Amino acid sequence: MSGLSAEDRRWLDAAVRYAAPFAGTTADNPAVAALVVDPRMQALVARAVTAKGGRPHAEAEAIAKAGFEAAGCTLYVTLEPCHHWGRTPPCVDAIIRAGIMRVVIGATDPKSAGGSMAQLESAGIETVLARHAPSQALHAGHILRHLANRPFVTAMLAVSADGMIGRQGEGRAPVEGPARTWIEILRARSDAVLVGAATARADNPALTVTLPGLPGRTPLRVVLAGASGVDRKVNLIGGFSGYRTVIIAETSTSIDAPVSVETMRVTGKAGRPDLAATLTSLAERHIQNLLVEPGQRLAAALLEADLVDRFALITRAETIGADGVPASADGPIADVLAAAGLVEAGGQALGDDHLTLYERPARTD
Ligand SMILES: NC(=O)C1=CN([C@@H]2O[C@H](COP(=O)(O)OP(=O)(O)OC[C@H]3O[C@@H](n4cnc5c(N)ncnc54)[C@H](OP(=O)(O)O)[C@@H]3O)[C@@H](O)[C@H]2O)C=CC1
Ligand SMILES: Nc1c(N[C@@H]2O[C@H](COP(=O)(O)O)[C@@H](O)[C@H]2O)[nH]c(=O)[nH]c1=O
Ligand SMILES: [Zn+2]
Repeated sequence: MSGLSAEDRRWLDAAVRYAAPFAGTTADNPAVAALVVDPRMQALVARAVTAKGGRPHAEAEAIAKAGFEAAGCTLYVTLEPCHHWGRTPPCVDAIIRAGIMRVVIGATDPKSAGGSMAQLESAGIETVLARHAPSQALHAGHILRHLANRPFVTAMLAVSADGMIGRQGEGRAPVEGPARTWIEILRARSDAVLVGAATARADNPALTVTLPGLPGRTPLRVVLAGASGVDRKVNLIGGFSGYRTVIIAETSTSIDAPVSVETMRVTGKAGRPDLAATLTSLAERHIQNLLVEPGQRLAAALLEADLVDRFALITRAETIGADGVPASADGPIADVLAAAGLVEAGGQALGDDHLTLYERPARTD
């Protein structure tokens, strides 16, 4: 292994930017990007992302596109290449055969655990492990799924300027404009989106992605049932949208739903699924990135169980006032997030609204 140059860092940054929009399309595999670069010209020869559904892998595809031009090139790849025979041949073999001279890796893959780097080096290929934070963030879901048997969890909540998630008895106040677009992009890049049964009942959401250019990007929709089960009449359960819904219910809860809706059973207490067991069951279903759109109670329960990796708080310009439902029963939401160990990690204006991202200080890799 040797050092990382400024050019290396730029190529890895570019690889992450290229892969990011494909998140949500590659399960059960991570969305890896591979760039074949001519090091003398600093020119891109070929690039690829893991294909829809997870195969072919990015490296094999980029090398195939580069053809004979791959010889002597540097391969930038966001995740350590595989060296196992899975449902595709090992990418390490393709890299060695193509005559790649140098491989720069953004993040280690817990499934390979450095084994691929050793193989590349023993074939005489200079191999650099960058520990590149954007690559690690891109693959956090894949990494957590293999290290902790759960997906990366993003919780998203929209609050009014006075910290309310909606009006008593009226459900959530609608989010429109650029904030709505941002939420739909986040949904499209997730493998599943989850709401509590109470939210499914109160808001009757469809949880679809309606943005032009992103047809078919609605993720698996998940309803977390409580002791009173689910309401068959709501869009997510009884509506016909062509998109799939899964209900997660505690082992003994009675669920009344059409056969087109699958019910997954997990252990729990008092008719409520245990949240850690819920996440494990989703990881086993190949969910790497889970978006939760919680109400007050589910947000509190997830934070209490230490199961939120990233919290997206959209603060809207309007105020709701005295008949509002606060985001948290335990005081200002920013204080609750800080108490849960999440720190502010960035933000941006979304039209008249504002997005603040809170993250758990890095715990992967
Ligand atoms: N502004 C925003 O961004 C959003 C606002 N909302 C608003 O929030 C309100 C609903 O919030 P709230 O009533 O707090 O319900 P939530 O939807 O936050 O979550 C609670 C639901 O999940 C079920 N559940 C199952 N297992 C668990 C568990 N282990 N821990 C916690 N809950 C579990 C509960 O069942 P049980 O009933 O048995 O407890 C209940 O149905 C709605 O009015 C909606 O408009 C909702 C989403 C986003
Ligand atoms: N998507 C991706 C990789 N994903 C790795 O390969 C594993 C799946 O292998 P398989 O079942 O054969 O598809 C997956 O769990 C992850 O470790 N590897 C790569 O070299 N490049 C890729 O683009
Ligand atoms: Zn591979």
